[in-house]
Amino acid sequence: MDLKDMSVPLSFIQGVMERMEMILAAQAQKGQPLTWTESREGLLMRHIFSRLNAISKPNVGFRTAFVPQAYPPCTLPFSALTKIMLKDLRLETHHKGKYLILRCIVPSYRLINVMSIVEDECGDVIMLTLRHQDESRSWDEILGCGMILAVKEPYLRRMSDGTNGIIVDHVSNYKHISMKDNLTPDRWQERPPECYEKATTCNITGKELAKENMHFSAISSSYTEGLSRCPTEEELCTLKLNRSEAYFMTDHLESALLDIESVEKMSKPEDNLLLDKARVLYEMQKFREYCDTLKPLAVKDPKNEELRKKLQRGIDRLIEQERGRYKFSKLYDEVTMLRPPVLDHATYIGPVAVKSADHRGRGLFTTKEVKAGDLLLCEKALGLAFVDTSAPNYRGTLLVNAQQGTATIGGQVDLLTIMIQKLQKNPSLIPVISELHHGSYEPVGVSFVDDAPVVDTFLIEKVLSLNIFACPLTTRDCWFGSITKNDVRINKSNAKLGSCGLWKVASYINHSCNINAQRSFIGDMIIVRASRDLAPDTEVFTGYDMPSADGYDELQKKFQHYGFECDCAICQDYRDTDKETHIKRNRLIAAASEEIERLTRSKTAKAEAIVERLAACYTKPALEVPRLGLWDIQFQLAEKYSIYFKPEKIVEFGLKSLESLGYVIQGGEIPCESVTLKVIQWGLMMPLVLRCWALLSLSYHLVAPELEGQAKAYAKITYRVCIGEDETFDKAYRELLL
Ligand SMILES: C[S@@+](CC[C@H](N)C(=O)[O-])C[C@H]1O[C@@H](n2cnc3c(N)ncnc32)[C@H](O)[C@@H]1O
Repeated sequence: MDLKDMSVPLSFIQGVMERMEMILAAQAQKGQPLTWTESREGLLMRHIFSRLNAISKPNVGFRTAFVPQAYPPCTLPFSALTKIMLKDLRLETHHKGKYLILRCIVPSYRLINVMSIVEDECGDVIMLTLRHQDESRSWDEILGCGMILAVKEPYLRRMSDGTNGIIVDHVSNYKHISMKDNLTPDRWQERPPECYEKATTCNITGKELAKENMHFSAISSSYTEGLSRCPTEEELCTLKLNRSEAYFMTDHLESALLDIESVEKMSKPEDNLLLDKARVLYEMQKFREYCDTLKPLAVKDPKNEELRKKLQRGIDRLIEQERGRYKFSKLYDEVTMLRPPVLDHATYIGPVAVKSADHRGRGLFTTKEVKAGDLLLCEKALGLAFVDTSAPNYRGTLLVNAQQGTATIGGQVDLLTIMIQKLQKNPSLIPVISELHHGSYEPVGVSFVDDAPVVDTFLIEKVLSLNIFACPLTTRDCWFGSITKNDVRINKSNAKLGSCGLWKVASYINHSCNINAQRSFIGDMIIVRASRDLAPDTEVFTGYDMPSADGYDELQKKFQHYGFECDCAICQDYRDTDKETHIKRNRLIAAASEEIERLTRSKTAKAEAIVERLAACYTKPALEVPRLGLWDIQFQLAEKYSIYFKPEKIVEFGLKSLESLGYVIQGGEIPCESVTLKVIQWGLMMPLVLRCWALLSLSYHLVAPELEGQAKAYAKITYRVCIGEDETFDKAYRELLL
């Protein structure tokens, strides 16, 4: 949210319009047989030039890709599909129930997607494009020369350069096959079976490949191959442990654990095996099992300092996970060092649970009473796309939807590939993602076929578009500078090109303009805190976008993408208020702003009178409906009085502005009748509320010193709500007061 719709009009992106028109025009040729307008040599030559270009200019301009209309991944096994040849293909057609066997005949290259030229058994050739491939995997490991692939339900498309090609949108719609695979045509099975290497030889080859960082090849063409060649028990253990290491290196954590556990069951596990197991468990964030695995080793070897540190690391994570206790300064330290800022911390899900939320679908609800500032959750992202536009090798990605005439830029595009890869490697996450809100998209409902996970690109795309959050590197740095400079909205709009992430539990939080919780970020951790005192079983709401006094229609437009219209008290009141009152309010807001700008030390009456008239335009109690236009103006006045050093006036308008946001505050007026300042009820949280409390505290220092500390304590709670933590409050507070 904040960014959800990162669509940009296409008209200003040079060259894209023509390519898009070409793609749309090709729709008219749907169903026509594939014809070759270019010789094999011509196609190869063009590919080689494009490859050279991709190698020599890897970081120039935007990378552009065109997305097709959604279609489901194949859910049938190869045994239920019919083999076809390239000449059987039809243009712009999804060949359901069919598969192709293709061999890569040139080295591949990558722009956004990995591309190469492939041939079929008849020797016909075509461009093959694999979307959403692992960025960390070398081109040659994905589409190396000589590799054989089986492509399920191929889609033949007109490419944006006017040629025809096969694009594989779903990573589960293809697989590499070995030369001895039953699917491999006889004529491509060059080596007779007796020449096949023994299990030990496969193991040696695997280790050599792993040394060259070719872990994917080591897994599939060596270790897995070796396991199929009647290994002895010892060879089997070695192959599995080596494969587990390669799985670990490539983030296939579930497979890495399975291999280790299968060896563990065979004999009394050695310490090294348990250490490897613990390492995988840690990465899987299974911290209880991690500690349980390491504890016996630490007991056996109490002087082993390294082991003690490892165990302590797990205990620290458990304290975070189970008690929600974080050393936030450590999180900030890591953020400065790690790129992407994926932090070494655990998820805490506090007193909240997912429940039905009427017309809003599901929502997140409190499970017990919480106070303003309390931690509801601190969650690690399932996936984070970190975009650093200032990095020297920054290269934007543009995903063009020709049908809708829009393009998506930035993190959201990268996140799609990150999530697809994550699910393919760790399939137990597939149901977690499929359960997230996906609007009217119909998932295929099949999780595995041919022993491989079914990963639906278009489902994930939909889930991301409805659930991701834009995230600054840290909210403290992003917002805090803004709060002191009083230009909050400028920074927020910059999020458009930026980083974003997907969080499992936070995704269930529905929107309200009248929020009762606030989210913030440190690296890939989202922190959600209550911004009001909440009774048990209260639905938690954050704002997908910030409401403003006059932005009602624009705000509702932003929600169209999510398929709802906000019916919170603020929006309802906006709709119920007659046009004349809106016009009057806007006129008075403009007049008050102007007058406050002109205000001098001695000439204050006119501005105050306008603010008074503005206040009279609101009839519903601020407790029920926060008065956004009025709060802004009253706060501006308090700020102006701070320039003229009028503490009584700052207090008067500071308190009034908070009341306009629905705060009920007892005992803060000047002259002071009580030594206690108490927030009886918290109102709408806005970032500038923090500055308001700081101004109040500063003013009390001069006119009611006994209230200074109490106002500062409320500033601290506000800081905790908005920034996510209060460890850095004291330093920030000093800056706030400057
Ligand atoms: C991030 S999801 C929130 C969780 C979602 N309600 C669910 O059932 O999984 C966003 C979707 O929730 C729904 N939603 C969020 N806030 C809403 C609101 N104030 N009114 C109606 N629907 C809302 C919309 O369908 C929106 O696309």
